[in-house]
Amino acid sequence: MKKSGLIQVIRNVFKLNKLLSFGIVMTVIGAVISALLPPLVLERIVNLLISGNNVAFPLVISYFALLALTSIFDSSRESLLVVFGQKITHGLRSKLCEKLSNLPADTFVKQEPGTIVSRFVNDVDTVESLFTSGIISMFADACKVISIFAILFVKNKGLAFVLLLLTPLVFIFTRVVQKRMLAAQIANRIAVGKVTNHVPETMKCIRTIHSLRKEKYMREVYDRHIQDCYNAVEKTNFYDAVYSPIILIVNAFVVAVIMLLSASGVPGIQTFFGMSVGTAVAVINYISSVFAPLESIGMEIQTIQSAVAGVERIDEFLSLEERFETDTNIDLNTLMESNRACVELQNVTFGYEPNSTILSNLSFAINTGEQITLSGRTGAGKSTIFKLLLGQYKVNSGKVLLYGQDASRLPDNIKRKFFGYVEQHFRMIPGTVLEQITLYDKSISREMAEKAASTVGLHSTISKLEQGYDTPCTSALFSQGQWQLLSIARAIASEPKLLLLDEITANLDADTEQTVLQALKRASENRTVISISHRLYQHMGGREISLS
Ligand SMILES: Nc1ncnc2c1ncn2[C@@H]1O[C@H](COP(=O)(O)OP(=O)(O)OP(=O)(O)O)[C@@H](O)[C@H]1O
Repeated sequence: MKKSGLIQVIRNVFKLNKLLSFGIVMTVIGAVISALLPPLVLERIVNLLISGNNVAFPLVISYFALLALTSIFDSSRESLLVVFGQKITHGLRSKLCEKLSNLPADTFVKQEPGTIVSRFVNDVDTVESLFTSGIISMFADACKVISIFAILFVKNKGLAFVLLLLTPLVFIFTRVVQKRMLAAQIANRIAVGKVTNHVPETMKCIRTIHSLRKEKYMREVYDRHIQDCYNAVEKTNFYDAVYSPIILIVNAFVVAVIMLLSASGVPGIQTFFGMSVGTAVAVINYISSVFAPLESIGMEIQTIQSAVAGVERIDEFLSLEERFETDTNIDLNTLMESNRACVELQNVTFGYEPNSTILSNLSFAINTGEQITLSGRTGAGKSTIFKLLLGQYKVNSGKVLLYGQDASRLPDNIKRKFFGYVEQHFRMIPGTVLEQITLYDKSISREMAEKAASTVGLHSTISKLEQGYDTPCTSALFSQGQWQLLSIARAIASEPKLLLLDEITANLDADTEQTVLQALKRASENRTVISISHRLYQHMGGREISLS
């Protein structure tokens, strides 16, 4: 059976942080033991006082020292768990990132971006909480409850039985309140999401809102979302306010009943409930401290339940099928020295889905230096051919070859030197103008980027910007045509052998189109070019390959 990626990450974190893991185990044990001792010391002190003896100073000090020790163990455990949780988060996010870069392009078409983002953010957070406030804390709390019961059995059997009967009822009550609180919190989160989305949505559509006079409608929608938030928060506050007083009343009630029974003087009852004053003080302490871990266990169950769903979703993501293996032995020089055609499709049949065929038995060859235009009706599969050349998909049958090598085997490190790909729309990345061209590729120097910008006629425009090539990029920096020129500069900056142009002049006006076509003509010199653009064909000529 294949090992779960998540378990591998957790195991690695344990292995790499042995001291931290040991520290957590020790603080859990320490916190459980030290929490049990103070009431026992208190019992001894009170019994000594009642019997008229002096209480030794070290005994009093040890009572306070034990209380302090319990807090130290508890807070150390919490801190170590937070550090451990952070390490799990770091390990998981690195693993998810590695996975993301190994996924085929198709995965991103089939999954909503938001779904993938929530794997990285929400699901990783819930897995972190599994460790910081889930299983380990639940184990510690369960140990605390069990040990308190064990001590109570020794100290006062009657009380232990009463508590044993009461504990399931308190626990059920706690769970009911927690579940309702969670439902209210989820409702609040949804409402908050709607409130926060409403503002950017309004800003995005502000012109339409003003022109259709929809301001009142938008205000009403906003009010509704705010009201939903308010109602949900009210509910949470109600449960919060009601829970603690009820638990305190139960606590006081149990103590009162036990004390009454203990002082009743009836011999049968005394056998079960009789105790010294010191024991009574200790027992009252224990009763109070049995309810707190019960409440925590309820919350921890909740955390574990939601974390399990997160664990499943992360595991599902980690087991997605990865990109096919490339051949790292292929290098650019050997590829270029080959006598084979630059591009060759041999009887290619391809469909994105098992039952659909986009390309059927297609064959053609393109020699180095040729200028080719792919033509055909819309949906014939022209862009699909680009995706096959870029190695994003494997064909159903036939071969897609680049200088005789299978296109899907071309390793990533030579792809940018081999292909220059210009899409219909420029895709901006965070960074400066220079980084738009280099795409953070260290093998592309500033000079190479400037040369590419000069070739497309954009150098003087960029140089006139306040910070030149180092100007941070925003969508308002260039016009649509200039973005297309930048797109061409990005494609040719690495001086690629093959230029793929996907209808890049489709959305341009006549003047801008002329500028882009001129730039393309310059960029295409001494290169093999495959384009999907009739305008380019008319402008530059070359050979046409028609897809029927
Ligand atoms: N990732 C995908 N998953 C499934 N089907 C797809 C995918 N990409 C494209 N298609 C389908 O493949 C067919 C061919 O698309 P393609 O974009 O290659 O056509 P095209 O010839 O470039 O069309 P156009 O001239 O309109 O741009 C279309 O029916 C399209 O819906």
